[in-house]
Formats: sequence, C-alpha cells, structure tokens
Amino acid sequence: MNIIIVKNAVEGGHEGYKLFAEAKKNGAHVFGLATGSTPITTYQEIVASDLDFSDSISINLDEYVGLAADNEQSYNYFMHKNLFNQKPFKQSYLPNGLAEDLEAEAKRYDKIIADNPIDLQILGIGRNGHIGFNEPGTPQDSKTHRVALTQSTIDANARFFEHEEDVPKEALSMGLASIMQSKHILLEAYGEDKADAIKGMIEGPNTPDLPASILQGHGNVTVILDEAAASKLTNK
Ligand SMILES: N[C@@H]1[C@@H](O)[C@H](O)[C@@H](COP(=O)(O)O)O[C@@H]1O
Repeated sequence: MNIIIVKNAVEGGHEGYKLFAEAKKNGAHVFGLATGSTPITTYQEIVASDLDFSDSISINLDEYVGLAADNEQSYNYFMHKNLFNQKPFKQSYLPNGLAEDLEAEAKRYDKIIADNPIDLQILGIGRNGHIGFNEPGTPQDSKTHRVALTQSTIDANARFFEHEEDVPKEALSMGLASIMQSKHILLEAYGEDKADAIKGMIEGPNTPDLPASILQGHGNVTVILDEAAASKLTNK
C-alpha cells in the first residue's frame, strides 16, 4: 500500500483530489464513490476544480434500506448535495434502498458494476474496520448484499439523525469482492477514532474480522491518513 500522511483532512482532501485528476488524465471513466464525512474534503476540491465528469460514470458503495432519495439522511441526497449538483456525471448509480425486492436490487447492482468496471474507488473506513457497509464477518467473496448494521455502526451514524430510532438498521452494500475489482483504490481516514482500524488494516492479519484488511491483497491501494489516524502504526 502506498501510504500518504498529511496534517489534516483539508490536506488529505487535496491529495485525494490529485488522484482523481490524475486518473481522469489517464482515461479513467468509472468512479466508485463513498459517503460519510471523510471524503467531503476531496469532493470539495473536486467541486472547486475544473474537472469535468459529464462523460463519466459514478457507482456508489451503499445506501440505507428504507430511505427515499429525497430523505436528507439518504446517501443519494448526500451525493447530490456534496458532489452531483455541482459536478454532474453522465450517469450516477446508487443502490435503491426502497426496492421492494432487495435481493433483485442487489443483483441489478452487481450487473451495473460488472458492466462498468471501476477505475478508481474512494473509500472511508468505519471504526470497526468496515468498508462500504461490509461489517466484520462479511465473507471476502461477497458481492452486493443486504446488511444488518452492527450496533457500533448504528451508534456512529446516530449523530446524523434527530432521533436515535430513526437510524436505519439495514443497508444495501457493494461487497468486498466488488470493491477488490476496482483498478485503483483510495482509502482516506482522519482522526484518532480510526487509528485502531487503520493499524489492523495495514499491520494486522488479512481477516474478515477487520473487513478493510482485505485491501492488503490488492496491488494498487493508496491510503491517505492524518497523523491521528496513523498514530498507532508501528512502522511509519
Ligand atoms: N457506509 C459508510 C462508510 O462508507 C463510511 O466509510 C463510514 C465512516 O464514516 P465517516 O467518514 O463519517 O467516519 O460510515 C458509513 O458506515
């Protein structure tokens, strides 16, 4: 893994933006996108830049089950607010968390990923090492699937909701195998509460117990960390 340590999320956002710009220059056409607070500084730099995605495709990692696209807490809403409204893509895909048949929706999403191989995938990481919504224990050969969120993820997400009972308990997520198919993966992490997950991801064993550790088996991963997220690494 290529590890870049920066001072803060703003600097990290700039480094992340540079990877998007370089990928575009090299002909990348399909971008895998993530939500959460982590990628926001990268999206801000992209929005402020002259990069043009009107010929590109985006495929998001995940979506909550049960939230409509116009619900302010949905990932669909997040993506429009933080990126798509300012930088429209030719086509943007997100899982439909309102689909009546979630298994069929997962299959539909896998076909979209298979038809549009992802050139650059941006990721954040959960405190328990999840990527997308692939919680600990998720099989490493998983494709898009329905997920029961762990209590720690529900608690972490509660900060975005007015009432705790409004936090969705389920999601649809791209699987670990789908993420591993991306040609280049960029994972960003900021803050001390990510330090344990980052240590496990980079220095621990490759194990389903810490989903992000699967990235050790990918040949083209860039990790952008601030000093706090990197603070538990033995070998900097
Ligand atoms: N499904 C998302 C992940 O894609 C994200 O990486 C994680 C961390 O969020 P944050 O970046 O806000 O710490 O939150 C959610 O679980």
